[in-house]
Amino acid sequence: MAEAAPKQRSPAAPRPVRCIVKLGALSGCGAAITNKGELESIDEESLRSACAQLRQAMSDGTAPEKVRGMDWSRRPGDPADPVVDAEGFAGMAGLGLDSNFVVVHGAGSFGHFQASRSGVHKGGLHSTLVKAGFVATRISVTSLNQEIVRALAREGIPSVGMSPFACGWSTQRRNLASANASQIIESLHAGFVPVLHGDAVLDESLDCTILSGDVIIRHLAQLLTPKYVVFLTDVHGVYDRPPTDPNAVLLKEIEVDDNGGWSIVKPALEGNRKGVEISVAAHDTTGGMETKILEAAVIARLGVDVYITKVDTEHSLRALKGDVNTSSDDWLGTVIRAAK
Ligand SMILES: Nc1ncnc2c1ncn2[C@@H]1O[C@H](COP(=O)(O)OP(=O)(O)OP(=O)(O)O)[C@@H](O)[C@H]1O
Ligand SMILES: C=C(C)CCOP(=O)(O)O
Repeated sequence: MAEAAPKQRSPAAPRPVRCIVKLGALSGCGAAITNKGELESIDEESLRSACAQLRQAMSDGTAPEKVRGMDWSRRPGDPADPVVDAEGFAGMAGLGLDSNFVVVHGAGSFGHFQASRSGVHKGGLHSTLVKAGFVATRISVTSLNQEIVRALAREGIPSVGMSPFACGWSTQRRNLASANASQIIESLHAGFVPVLHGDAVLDESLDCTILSGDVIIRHLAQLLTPKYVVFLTDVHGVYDRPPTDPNAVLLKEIEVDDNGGWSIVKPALEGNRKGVEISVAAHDTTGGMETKILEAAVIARLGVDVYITKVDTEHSLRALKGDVNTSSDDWLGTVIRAAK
């Protein structure tokens, strides 16, 4: 059945969004922003590096070298009040950042555990377990959202957290049914970087479900038509089979045709190796890499190039800058684009 178009009440975007980026949250090998297998554990170094790269990608060449942090709250255990560089900010003509980016993050070791243990993704709010799981999932993902907003703010990026559930987003049989983006667009217009996340939401048929960050990215791409979309994750891109297999081959370029069919352009694979085999972790409530590829294909059909690569590498910095050339071999990642 065709997906019903989400109801909109969205003003026109003021200027083109440069990039929508997904900060993949799950790390199997210490390279995404949360640690796999360790409940609610952030990989601080990867998160810091991802935020520093975002700042570099946004810099318009006039940004001061000294980063002026915007996280002025006190953390438990901090000995002193935070430093508020009020004079420094007052003396700046602007932030020196082309901050027309939207950041979306997944749940990683936050949220998926609570959702899968209680079955929030399958719906049924009459069950007290599902109701409790909905609450627990939202506590978990919104706390990760706050940590990511703070990490971006520490890099001087004017980030503001936005939760799909709190913005009234809902689904119909897991497809987006209502997704008003006016607050996101107005925030961009005001010079903020909206930071959204995969969330537990109400569903018109199932009562509730889990909305993946990958689906949010697709919806925002349809609405805002950014110059490019970047998915940062814990592997170098899409492989022809799960990357845990030592024979897995990185697919560097995938083309999507007008009917949504896709073909592997680079590398040229032999006869029976033309598909993609995907594994999804047992606790993953949103379909993992499979969902990412399906949503990326929809985005590519809009004429928007999609880059999937590993967080905290030289390749992620190039992707965030939109500086990817598939004809050179020194970029490691997958480009998904519309067939010419
Ligand atoms: N064929 C494949 N190619 C690439 N990755 C694959 C493949 N099959 C399975 N995977 C797994 O998919 C995972 C990445 O997808 P996933 O959706 O979990 O990432 P994420 O967006 O970083 O996480 P999250 O959605 O929690 O934020 C990798 O850890 C990888 O092992
Ligand atoms: C609340 C949850 C589990 C959000 C899931 O979002 P994703 O990790 O982007 O698929």
